[in-house]
Amino acid sequence: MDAHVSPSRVAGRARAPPSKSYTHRAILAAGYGAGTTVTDPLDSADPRATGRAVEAFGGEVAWVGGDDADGAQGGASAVEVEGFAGRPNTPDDVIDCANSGTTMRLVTAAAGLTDGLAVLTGDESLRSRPQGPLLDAVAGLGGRAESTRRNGQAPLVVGDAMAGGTVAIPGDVSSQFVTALLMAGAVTEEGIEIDLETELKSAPYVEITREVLADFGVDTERTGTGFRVPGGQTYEADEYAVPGDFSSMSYLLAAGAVAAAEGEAVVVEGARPSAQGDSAIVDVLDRMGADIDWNEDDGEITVRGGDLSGVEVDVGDTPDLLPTIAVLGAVADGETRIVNAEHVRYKETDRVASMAESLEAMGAEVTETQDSLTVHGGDSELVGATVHGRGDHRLVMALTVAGLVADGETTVTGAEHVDVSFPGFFATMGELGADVSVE
Ligand SMILES: O=C(O)C1=C[C@@H](OP(=O)(O)O)[C@@H](O)[C@H](O)C1
Ligand SMILES: C=C(OP(=O)(O)O)C(=O)O
Repeated sequence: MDAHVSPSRVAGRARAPPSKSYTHRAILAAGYGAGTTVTDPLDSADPRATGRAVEAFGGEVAWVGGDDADGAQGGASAVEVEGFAGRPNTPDDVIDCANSGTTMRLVTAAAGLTDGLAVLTGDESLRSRPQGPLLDAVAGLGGRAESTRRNGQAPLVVGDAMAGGTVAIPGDVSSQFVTALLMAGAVTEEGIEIDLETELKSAPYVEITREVLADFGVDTERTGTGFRVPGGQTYEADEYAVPGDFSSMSYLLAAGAVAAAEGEAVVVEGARPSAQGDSAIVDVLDRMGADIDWNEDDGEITVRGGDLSGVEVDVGDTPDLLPTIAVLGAVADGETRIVNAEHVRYKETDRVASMAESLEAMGAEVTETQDSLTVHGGDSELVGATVHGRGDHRLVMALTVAGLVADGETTVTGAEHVDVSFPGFFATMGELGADVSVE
């Protein structure tokens, strides 16, 4: 499916979808527990994959309410989870994590608790992402964890009831390894202590985990060298409400900053403060010179256009913002340097290289190093082109925003992949006035 975007102006109110990160954690935490209703979940492909994994471990997961009362994907207003109460069963079948790195990492550690063995796989993108340090950790904690191809990538075979203990892992590949071990560690006998061998990237995501676990009554601690979770704990919450997703909001806010109609604004609702590092998009836009205001009490962010100028942004904590910031940099005057970005290469695609290639195709000048992307904005207008979404939801959404201000039509391929994190993205953009059609 392609998205065709023509130059257009946007204005009006929009609500960002619920947080993908919180939804994954809430569904799995509910699975580790006995029973929880997760309200206002993100009903999209990735959290659905986590829900299927909870079922594979013996839980029951029902997506209810919303437009599809029959439970089909899209628009559920709650997920009712009956958990496996701290003891995941050995699955009857392979667990397909689809395109979701969060699912694969969090489920790998859960699978490490089963008495038998679980087999985890995913789509081609997911089967190319790094899992090695987490496999080593599960094995070091007394479980069995192997890559079938012995290349540190899925398919994975994991199980043999890990007992817990102390483990050292690198922090600069994926914070999801830490999240996975904290969530599983709470129900091990011994608990798990994680010593980070290298600096932790994407650190706010571990704080999201700790916040969700605390809401389920599970204690975690920071230590001098990492994190610790005591064993023998019980997950418990009757109800859990998911907040709005700041990574998804970033596209709506960027659209407002580059293409708000004269004298009008884009107002994004559902923006209550939480542990999400990606709320840094508000500060980035402010530093670039956008007219932006966040009313934290009302959970509303208002953005009007402005003359944007290039800034330096460290995405060590906020990898998912890179595509959005790269597009903003292509529109801004001067240089936008996105630094500390090596881990952004380990996502659904190598997003540093993919964004460099796509923005170049649209006429921008970019310079790439292993851990940075510099966009030399301003000198030339963006021009419409056919750019490839590469099966990556964030590329599709960021490039659609670029298309709003490019000269001529922009075609973004693979538009259907927005279903991973923001199924209503194109409808929302259309409601804001974007001239975009999907076919
Ligand atoms: O734990 C999470 O919910 C996530 C952590 C981040 O990944 P890494 O920790 O692999 O950087 C982020 O990029 C991903 O979209 C979601
Ligand atoms: C990288 C992402 O997610 P995951 O790691 O869960 O695939 C993302 O949503 O940008």
